[in-house]
Order: sequence, then C-alpha cells, then structure tokens
Amino acid sequence: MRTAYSVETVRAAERELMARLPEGALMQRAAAGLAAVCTRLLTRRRGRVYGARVVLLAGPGDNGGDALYAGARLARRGAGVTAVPMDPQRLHPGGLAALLAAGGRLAQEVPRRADLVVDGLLGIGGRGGLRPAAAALAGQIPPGVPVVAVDLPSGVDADTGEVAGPAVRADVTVTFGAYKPGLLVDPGASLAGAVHLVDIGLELPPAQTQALQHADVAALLPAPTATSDKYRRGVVGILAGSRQYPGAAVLAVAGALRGGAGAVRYVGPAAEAVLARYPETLIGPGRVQAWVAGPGLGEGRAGEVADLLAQDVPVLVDADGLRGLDPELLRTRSAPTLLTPHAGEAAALLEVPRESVEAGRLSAAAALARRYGATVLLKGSTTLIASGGGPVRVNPTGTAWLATAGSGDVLSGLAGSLLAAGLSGPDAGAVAAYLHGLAARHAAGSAPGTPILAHEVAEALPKAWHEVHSR
Ligand SMILES: NC(=O)C1=CN([C@@H]2O[C@H](COP(=O)(O)OP(=O)(O)OC[C@H]3O[C@@H](n4cnc5c(N)ncnc54)[C@H](OP(=O)(O)O)[C@@H]3O)[C@@H](O)[C@H]2O)[C@@H](O)CC1
Ligand SMILES: [K+]
Repeated sequence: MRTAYSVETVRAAERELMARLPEGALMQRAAAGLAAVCTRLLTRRRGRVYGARVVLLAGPGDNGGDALYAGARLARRGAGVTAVPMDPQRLHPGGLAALLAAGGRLAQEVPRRADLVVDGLLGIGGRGGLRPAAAALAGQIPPGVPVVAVDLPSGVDADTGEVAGPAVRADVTVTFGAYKPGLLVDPGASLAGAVHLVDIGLELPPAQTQALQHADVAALLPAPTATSDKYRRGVVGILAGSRQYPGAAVLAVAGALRGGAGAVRYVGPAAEAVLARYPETLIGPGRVQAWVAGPGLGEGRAGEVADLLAQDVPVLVDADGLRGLDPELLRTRSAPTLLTPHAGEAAALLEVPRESVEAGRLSAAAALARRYGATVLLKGSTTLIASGGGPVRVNPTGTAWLATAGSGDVLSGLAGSLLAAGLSGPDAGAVAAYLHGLAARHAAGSAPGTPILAHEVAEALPKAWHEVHSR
C-alpha cells in the first residue's frame, strides 16, 4: 500500500524529528537521496556522472536548498553543475555555499544544452500558480532533457494535485519522508513521472490517502472455498439498460460475471440482449446480496432505483441512476451505498460547475461522500474512492483509454459483484477500479497505448485477476 500525507502532517512530523537531530541533518538526508537518484539516471544514460551537464532550477526556499546541496554532491563527482536562481537575492545560503565550494556555478538563464535538469523551484511551500519568475524558468527547460523534480513538480499543489497555470513536467520525482497526495492524484500525478520515496526517518500517523498495490488487492479478492455455492458467494442484481441502451446492460452484466459473485441476476428491458451474450445470467426479480442500478436506464426510471435503495442490501448507483438522487434518503440507509459518478455527474450531484470538480477532485469526492452518506468512486484518469472518515483511495492503474463508451458500465457491474461477494463499499470500489485499470492494459495487449473497447476490458478481467495473484 502506498500512503500519502498532507503538507500539514508532513511538516508536523518534520518538526518533531528536527527537534531531535542536529541542524540541517534532514536536508542532508534529502539531498543525499536526491543526488543518488540523479547519479543513477546519469549513469544509466551516459555511463558516468563525470562530465555530465546538470542544471539546477533553484527556488528561494528549502526545496532550492535540497537541489543546491544535491548539486554540490554531483559537482564533487565531476559533473558540471549550473544553478539558475528564481530570485538571485533569495537562495538557500548553506546550499549555495556548498555548491560554489564544490565547483558549481550560477547563471541567469537556463543553459540550452544539459544532460539533466533538477527542478528545485518549489516544494511543499508552493502556493497557487507559479509566479512569473518561476514560470519563466520552468518554460526554459530544454525539450528532451530528463527532469528530476525535488519533492514534487513545481506548480503542483502538494495536498490536492491541482495545477493552476504552468507547471514542471518531470520524468522522475524524488519525494522526501512521505508521498504527498498531489503525487497520486491527477493532474499532479501525471506531471510527476516515476516517484522515488526517500526515507528521511519521519514518524507518521495513519494515512490520509492510500493507493492499493497488487498484494493489497489480492488479499481483498473473494476466493471460493470448498463449501461455497453460488448463493454463498453472493448474487448481484443488475438494474440497467433500456430499449435505447441495451448495450449498457450487457456490459454491466459482463463486468459482474467476472467480479467474483456466484451469480448475476438481471432486471430490465434488455433481457434478450443480455441472454444472447451471457446465457448464465438469471433473469427477473429475486433475492440478491447487492444491487447495481443505473447504467443505460435512460430517463424516467428514478422510481425503480428508489425501490432498490429502499432494500436493506448494498446498492451501487451509477450513470442515469444518479440523476436526482435525494441525499436525505441515502443518508438514512443502513446498508452501504456506493456512487460511481464521472466528473459531470459529480458536479450535478454537488450542484457545482464541472470545472470545479475537475480542478479539485479530492475535495469533490470527499464532499460527495459526506453529503450523500455514501462511498463515492469518482471516475477519471486517477479514479478516487472516498468514504466518510476513512482515507481516500487513489487508483494507480488507470489509463486515459478507459474514457471510452461503456467502460463505466463494466466497472459498475464489477464493483457490484464485489459488493455482493461481501467487500465493503471502499474495498469494492478500490478493488474494482484497480482490476478495471489493469484489465484495460491487458485489453490493449501487444499494442499498449491504443484504443480499447469496453467489452474487451470485461474480457481481460481474468488476466488482471490472475496478475494481482501472481506477483
Ligand atoms: N522541512 C524539512 O525538514 C525538510 C524540507 N525539505 C524540503 O523543503 C521543502 C519545503 O521548503 P520550504 O518550506 O522552504 O518551501 P519551498 O517549497 O521551498 O517554497 C517556499 C518558497 O517559495 C515561494 N513561493 C511559494 N509559492 C510560490 C509560487 N506559486 N511561485 C513562486 N514562488 C512561490 C515562497 O515565497 P514567499 O511566499 O515566501 O514570498 C518561499 O520563498 C520541501 O518541499 C523539501 O523539498 C527537505 O529538505 C526535507 C527536510
Ligand atoms: K520542485
């Protein structure tokens, strides 16, 4: 499990640790870790550090200090290190002295030829969009040169992943003490590249943001035992599809059949299409351990969704089912509710513009969870799973190609199946998003980065399932 912590928590842990250590010790740990990653990168690319041209973008705070001290270490190994300050009057004095003593130099402009750029403009002290001097330096990074960000890419909000205006795009981010949420959540996550965590000895409380990994998912997946039958493994009911959108029903059933429940029951006007594709589906009302309500329902079906919400079983509400949901009604439910909106649906549920959800995904997901008393899976390039009180889960396996028609229907069937198999709302949501993302990668097969179809994602779920168990 990867865990991430807010700036406030990281700062508190740093204060506590700094009080017990000699002055500057933490920054030296950070700089040593940063220099080690730069050394590995340079060695991989050019065989050695000696003679490499390294450019440091140095901000006015301790983030710049980390870069300057790391630059001094590289200069001592024979690299030609040039620091370009954001503000020449405000540079970390100790870091500057160390760099100059090691043979580094200062420049006013970013040199056009470089083997590596180190972004030490801003770290967790950055606020709002990059000011003009910082934006100008970020804009001068020569194309094609690898960029290592110090702690986080400058311009990314550490707590939320939000980016207001220009920001640095890093190939590698070396972060200190703990992941920050902005490294796991888009748009920040996609600017961070590969993230290396340097342990500087912080002692941290339970996590506020989590990202599952293979082993976490494997431990949560349902596994039939010798005594389980289809009813004990759970039956998931699917209320989906309409004459206009029969495909949504087929895709939700496809996701559900591969999600670990013992059986899938379909209710709605697309039974013929469902049976034609999946003859193993049970048709018509009956007992279930969880419901999925909403994919492809079309207009005027709110009453059917409300009837399911009145039952004392877990209910996942998606797509058309999300229209006009009553927060009061949801909050009084005793069984779990899982809502799976995309940004537009989340905006409607929160009665805010879509842009404000896109720009502040973490806070939107948490606000929805509070307002509706539900677990909320906010779909997007980094899907988030928020529930009242617990940590927010960030899905690390997503791919932009999942933004394709019907892919959400597969996801809701899959998550509903996991609910029926007994997983909690947050676990079902997080495991479903994880498998769904992995399956999309498998669906692309030998042509990664190419378009995929929703039914291919459903068909690739067994491979995703197998992959998490086999590592
Ligand atoms: N604490 C520790 O123990 C350790 C900390 N470590 C390192 O310290 C980093 C945090 O350092 P930090 O607190 O000095 O803040 P930092 O990110 O350098 O930026 C502050 C400066 O930026 C400026 N500024 C702000 N916003 C701006 C904007 N939008 N555009 C332009 N400028 C902006 C702001 O200006 P001001 O608002 O004061 O005018 C201020 O001068 C942390 O990320 C990690 O790398 C490690 O060494 C491990 C040990
Ligand atoms: K930085």
